[in-house]
Amino acid sequence: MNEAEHPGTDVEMNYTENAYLVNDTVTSFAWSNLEVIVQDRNTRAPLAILSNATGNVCAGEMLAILGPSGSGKTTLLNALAHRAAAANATTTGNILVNGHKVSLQDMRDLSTYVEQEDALIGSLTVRETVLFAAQLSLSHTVSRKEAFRRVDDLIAAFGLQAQTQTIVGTPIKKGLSGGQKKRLGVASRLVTNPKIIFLDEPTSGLDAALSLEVCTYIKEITRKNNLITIASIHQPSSTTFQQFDKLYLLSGGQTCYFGRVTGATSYFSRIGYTIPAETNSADFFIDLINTDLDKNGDICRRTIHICEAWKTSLDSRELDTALQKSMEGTSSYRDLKAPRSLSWRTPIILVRRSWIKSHRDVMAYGIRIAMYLGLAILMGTVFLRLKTEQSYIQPLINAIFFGGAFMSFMAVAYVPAFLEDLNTFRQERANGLVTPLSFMIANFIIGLPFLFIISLLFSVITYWMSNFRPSASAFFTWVLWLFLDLVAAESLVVLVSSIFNIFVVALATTAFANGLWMCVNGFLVPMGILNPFWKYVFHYIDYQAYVFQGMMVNEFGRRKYSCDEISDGQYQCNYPSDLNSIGKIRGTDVLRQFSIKTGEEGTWIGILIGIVAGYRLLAYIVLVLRK
Ligand SMILES: Nc1ncnc2c1ncn2[C@@H]1O[C@H](COP(=O)(O)OP(=O)(O)OP(=O)(O)O)[C@@H](O)[C@H]1O
Repeated sequence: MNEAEHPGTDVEMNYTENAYLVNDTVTSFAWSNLEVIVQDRNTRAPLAILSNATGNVCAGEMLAILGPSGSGKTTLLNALAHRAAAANATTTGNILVNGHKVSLQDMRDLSTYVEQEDALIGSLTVRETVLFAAQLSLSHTVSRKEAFRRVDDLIAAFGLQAQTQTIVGTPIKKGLSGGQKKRLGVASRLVTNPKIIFLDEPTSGLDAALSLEVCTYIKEITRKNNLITIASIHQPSSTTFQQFDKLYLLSGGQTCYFGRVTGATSYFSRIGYTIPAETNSADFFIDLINTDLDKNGDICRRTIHICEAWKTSLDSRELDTALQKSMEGTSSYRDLKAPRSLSWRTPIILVRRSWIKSHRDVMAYGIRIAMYLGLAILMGTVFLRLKTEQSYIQPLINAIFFGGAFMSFMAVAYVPAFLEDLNTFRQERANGLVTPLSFMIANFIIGLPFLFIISLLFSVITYWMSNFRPSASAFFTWVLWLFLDLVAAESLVVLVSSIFNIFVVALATTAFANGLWMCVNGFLVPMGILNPFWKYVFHYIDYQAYVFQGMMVNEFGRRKYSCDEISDGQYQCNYPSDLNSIGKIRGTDVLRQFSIKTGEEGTWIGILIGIVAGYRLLAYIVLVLRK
């Protein structure tokens, strides 16, 4: 058995090395009269989903927020962490650290929040995960040596030494177990040495043994480092429940009990609900107040009684007194503010992290490269060895359209990878580690080499197989257009997915937008006859239009094509040209049919760069507005 299977011993073993984690300044965290009001989904009237919540946790203690599904556990946890408690919610009440009211920024500096669905990156190893968390969060004043020491200490403290070089796990390659992932999620958040840890259902998806293992680690770290841990928890086993010091029992947003876990059984006995022998106390409390199971109104009446009993109880009054005492506290928490990482370094760190992800995660990039290579072979073999004869002019134009428009259409394959990155960003942003600007810069930079490689690979295969204008400069000009095309298409994905975070919606919207750009890019209906609405509203902002025009000029700007010879010296030419009499068609005469001018490539490149910048800027604004 490895150390991961001996939670207690492992934490014991490493405790002395975790001195930086020790909290010696935040002595208490308290809240009083917290209320969260939302607009009712059905009636639109104000609805309190959390009422009069009051409680306190001292350094070294671990609090469990327990209640049936929908009782308000996440709402309370979010409100305590100074996060949006629910959609469009108004939160009122006091949140105090050492008796002082705290602001959002102070809470960010003092605490960390581990979400239920942790945003671990599957292709990173355990050590890389904690290391990147350290780099993103630690100030440059923390030396590299110290940062590495913290990383290794945390990995050891959470019993993950044996897995240091193991990847978290991707759909293709298995990595850590569920319990190890949860421990890693918490460990990577502790690198900033927070004083208060919020955990949203840390045991969700784990069986009883793994839940106990995770809670044991967290408990030990909380106790030995004098931290404050607050976790919402769902159906804990008896042993897991006993890891907690305090219990906040909720039903319908109302407090049913707050106090020591060890005192809960006797409290409920006193108000008339004695726990039967050999019953899991957590299950017993939840069953008492779970109105979902109510058939005849008994549980509802009982819950009302329990909530009322709490309001008038001695324990509740004692809590108020304790809270008053805590508000008289004099020690300040302000001097704790940990300096954070410099923002200009953040994009570089994110790029490095994405780089590891991109070359390790087959799902993120490998599959897309394979798809583009498949498309290249498809196109190269369908449009095989086209000739400079007039009957090949239309297939050449079709190949140009396919090369540009269809390639950008396939950028929809980037939607899942971007949404995954967006989820990681959302959580890291909420913990104050990453800003929209650094995320956007890093996302743009990391995409460029990848898109260039795709453009090059695709072109190497198709350009020569299809026999486009054979010159090195024409080849690289084609690569440039394809590259700009893909950068614009990926920027569109970034914008649409930032607006619509739901996979199917983002996918459908991007596909629709690209379908629209295909229709108005000047190939299906030449610009000269495209109806004014589509032309003036959409054509000029269509990135595919400039790519199509650029590729057309690249092929037809300097090439001549032969007409069909019907008899000796007599030619039949499909495109009017001053060279028809000698059986030739100038490429520029083909361009004229599509109302495409030559010599404007520089302007088109400028417009394309402008469109890319526009998409990225809009995506950035969306992220800034979406707090
Ligand atoms: N706009 C709204 N209108 C009506 N009810 C709402 C609204 N917003 C939130 N709620 C309700 O508030 C309650 C609290 O939700 P919350 O997510 O905090 O519960 P929970 O105890 O964490 O649930 P779970 O264990 O299922 O995650 C839920 O019953 C939810 O339906």
